[in-house]
Amino acid sequence: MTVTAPEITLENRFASELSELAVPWRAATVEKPQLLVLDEQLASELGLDPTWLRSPGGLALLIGNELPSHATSVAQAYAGHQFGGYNPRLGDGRALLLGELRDRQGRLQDLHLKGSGPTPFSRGGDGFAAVGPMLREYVISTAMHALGIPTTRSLAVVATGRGVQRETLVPGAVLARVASSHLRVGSFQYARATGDLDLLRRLADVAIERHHPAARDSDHPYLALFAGVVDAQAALVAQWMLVGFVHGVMNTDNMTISGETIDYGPCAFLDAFDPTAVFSSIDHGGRYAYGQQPVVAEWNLARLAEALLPLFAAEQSVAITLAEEALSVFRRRYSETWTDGMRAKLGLDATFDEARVGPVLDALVVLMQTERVDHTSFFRGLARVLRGDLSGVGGMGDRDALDSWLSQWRELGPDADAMDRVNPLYIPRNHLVEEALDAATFEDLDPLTRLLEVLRDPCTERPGLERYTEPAPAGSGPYRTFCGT
Ligand SMILES: Nc1ncnc2c1ncn2[C@@H]1O[C@H](COP(=O)(O)OP(=O)(O)OP(=O)(O)O)[C@@H](O)[C@H]1O
Ligand SMILES: [Mg+2]
Repeated sequence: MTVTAPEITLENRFASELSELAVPWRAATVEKPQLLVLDEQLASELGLDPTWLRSPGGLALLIGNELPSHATSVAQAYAGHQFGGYNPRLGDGRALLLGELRDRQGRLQDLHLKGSGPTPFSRGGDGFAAVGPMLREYVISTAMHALGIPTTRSLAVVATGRGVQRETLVPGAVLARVASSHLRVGSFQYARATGDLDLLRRLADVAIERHHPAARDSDHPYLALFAGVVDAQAALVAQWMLVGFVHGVMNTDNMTISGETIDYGPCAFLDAFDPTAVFSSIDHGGRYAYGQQPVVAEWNLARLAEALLPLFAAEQSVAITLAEEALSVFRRRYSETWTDGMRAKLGLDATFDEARVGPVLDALVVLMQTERVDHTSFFRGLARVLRGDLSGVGGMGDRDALDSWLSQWRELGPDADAMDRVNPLYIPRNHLVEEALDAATFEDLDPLTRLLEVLRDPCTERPGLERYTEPAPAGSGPYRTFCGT
């Protein structure tokens, strides 16, 4: 394919500043790339011309085949605890960082590919990705962004025309991903394990500069960096909980330093409220179940603290004490974000103190769990109850428990319109996502396009979209997503 060099400026900061963590590598050649989806809004935010991105030159960039002359694509090294077991060398086994670009607001953003072919980190994997899972990441990250939850973004998915062997032969694709960086807890674990303290410090300096710049002016910049990550992750996981998002594979290599959600593998949104809900086909022990997520995040952050210890203080016992103090903020921050979020979901005034609202929230969680309410439609239903439509919580078994809770809540003076502004009506329900991906696999992109349109505005009720609000049809069985994609 003849292409012109892309008209885009990519910096190679990671490749040059942290060369020990960057293996220069090129994407596998794709002869006939076919664009499946492009987020034009995101392209504009990045200062990229959507028309150019759709051209052969743009596509060649989106699959990593043509880079600006000064760019260096690299596979990033990282380690990680996977389901609790440490793997010292993971890294981008099917991904590449193309470089960094400045968005319209002057912020540095990584442009990264997933599914771009084998690298020195492939460990027996083929280095590729299938159309279905890459579109899934595109759909769910788009929905998360629209819900206002920090996330890596999906710029485009390009079909490669190449078959990828999974359980069957499936069409291959490359996802172009944008993130405020791809620094992971696992990046720090890898740097620490090299024993090279200078590298660890440089990595921490880059993280401070890109994500937690206020830490630079602290008396203990590296401790302040750690505190910044604790804060960002506590807030992030609380936001997942508030929308019923189950990440599914919260390994330390899938936790960012920025506080953005990353790696939409076996993730899903809850239908019925259930703290033990697991959607991943390989999570047999329920380690990453919905209700486990805050605990797991805290555990992951303890692994980050271990990696950073030598930067906290020369004396190990002092460093550990400092780390423990910083980590102890996680629970407070998590519960503040969750409580504030629940208050908003219930239309309650932000000035109510915890002592008044706390018992109402606790009772609500018990009710939601016993009744296995649909996590999303339940809150919209409560707003309908306030407007006099009791069918909003129809079908609940224990009317007494419900009525007693409703009266407690109503005494606090909830505002139905405020509820509808924050409680989503449209989320990427599993059966809708599957339906859209199945059609896309057979080259029918219409269901996907419609679903994306719906998800881009999650709270505004529009006529004709009723089917997007309904839970999975009865009898469709427990939903599972598969890893190794
Ligand atoms: N098909 C594959 N070929 C080679 N390596 C793979 C493949 N699939 C996953 N890996 C590697 O296995 C590890 C864990 O995979 P995981 O699913 O968490 O990440 P990922 O989905 O590939 O990427 P990311 O975390 O960047 O979203 C990573 O090192 C990843 O590169
Ligand atoms: Mg991953």
